[in-house]
Amino acid sequence: MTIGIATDHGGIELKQQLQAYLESQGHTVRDFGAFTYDAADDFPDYVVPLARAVGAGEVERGVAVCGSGVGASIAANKINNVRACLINESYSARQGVEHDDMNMICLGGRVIGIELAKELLNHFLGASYQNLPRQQRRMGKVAELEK
Ligand SMILES: O=C(CO)[C@H](O)[C@H](O)[C@H](O)COP(=O)(O)O
Repeated sequence: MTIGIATDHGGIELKQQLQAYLESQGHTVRDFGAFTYDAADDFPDYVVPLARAVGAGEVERGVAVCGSGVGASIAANKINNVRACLINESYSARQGVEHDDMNMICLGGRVIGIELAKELLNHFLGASYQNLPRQQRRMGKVAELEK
């Protein structure tokens, strides 16, 4: 799978670890920065280009990290065709894809450790949208909001 990844200074270390993990699992990772630690950087500068790539289908899924994951999810959801969620547990990492076609996962670099983050990515990337009629109906109503 082709996966985009981005962070601000709140998640630099986690992003580096996750990029290495994803590549070790055979994924192609496109890195949207930040590339070095800068305590004055701003999460939209990295998360929005990633979200645009997800929304345009240039990468299949997105992984966005910031200090809490909150700012990243707020910014990413401003972009059309992006369904981004802050995730801290496995059930939602999987069900968010299966039911809601979630295409970006947001993680808190100051909140979770690498092992939980890897587990969350395994659930997120291993899941597929079920595309059932009731789910299409609901996600269609969500998509209407972008018009
Ligand atoms: O966590 C975040 C928002 O939910 C941000 O992405 C930043 O990482 C955080 O706000 C940075 O905080 P700082 O005090 O400026 O380091």
